Amino acid sequence: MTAALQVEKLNRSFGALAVTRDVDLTLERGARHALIGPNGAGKTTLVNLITGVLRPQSGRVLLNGDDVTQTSQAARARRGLARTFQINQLFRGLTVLENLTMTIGERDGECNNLWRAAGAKPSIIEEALDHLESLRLVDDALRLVRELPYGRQRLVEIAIALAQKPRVLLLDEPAAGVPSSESHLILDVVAALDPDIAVLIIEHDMDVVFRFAKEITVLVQGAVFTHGTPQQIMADEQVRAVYLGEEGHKVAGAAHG
Ligand SMILES: Nc1ncnc2c1ncn2[C@@H]1O[C@H](COP(=O)(O)OP(=O)(O)OP(=O)(O)O)[C@@H](O)[C@H]1O
Repeated sequence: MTAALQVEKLNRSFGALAVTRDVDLTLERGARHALIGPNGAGKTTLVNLITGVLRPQSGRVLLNGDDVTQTSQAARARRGLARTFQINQLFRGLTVLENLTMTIGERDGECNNLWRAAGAKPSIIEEALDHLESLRLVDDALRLVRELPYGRQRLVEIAIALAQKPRVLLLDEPAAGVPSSESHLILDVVAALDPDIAVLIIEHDMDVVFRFAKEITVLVQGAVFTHGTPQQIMADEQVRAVYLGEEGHKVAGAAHG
């Protein structure tokens, strides 16, 4: 089976600092994969390399078997790659519905007059409402994004990513900054994502990771430290050491596996 996303021997440095080192990562269709690692391990850089924000010095990124390493972010989005960001990127002065109709219009190459929901085609508004309904956001459709509680803003972001009809979805700390009273909303949505979509989640909260992921890749100092099932990762003394900070510096420098 062709992988939904394949990362092969990816390398990226900033000056003398090697931030991504020979990283391999494969997401099959429907994968539930978590990327974890200490602060500064290179998780966001890896996501930026996958989405095309950054170019690697060497290595390849393949979407559904096609090499997209040299293509733009937009081209990768058209091939089914969507992401959410650590800090939300919504149009806060527009309504939730307008944010969605703009995304769908852009996806379908119908940007004219879709700036406001009022100018959107009925079919686009209908689809936008369907997405909002599936995330239980319909009641907020006509509210300005900036008026929503932060947790619901993060949900709108996920709705926008899903409106792109992705095959591969990258979730960069979807619950970061969300008060615990609201975080269950996000976790429920993440747990209920379409089983055909391959999902890579970057998350610091280990409860979320162990609840969601079927596979975990641990990144340390830019390199894959280990990879395995949640049970394997949980039982791995060296991973525990990295997280508990016990001799983490030694472990981080050691070759593993
Ligand atoms: N544009 C850049 N120029 C120089 N150094 C950078 C750049 N982007 C990231 N770095 C460095 O690369 C390393 C990895 O950063 P990155 O943000 O990818 O880590 P991370 O694992 O996502 O961290 P966190 O969990 O704190 O978000 C850090 O040392 C960071 O300072």
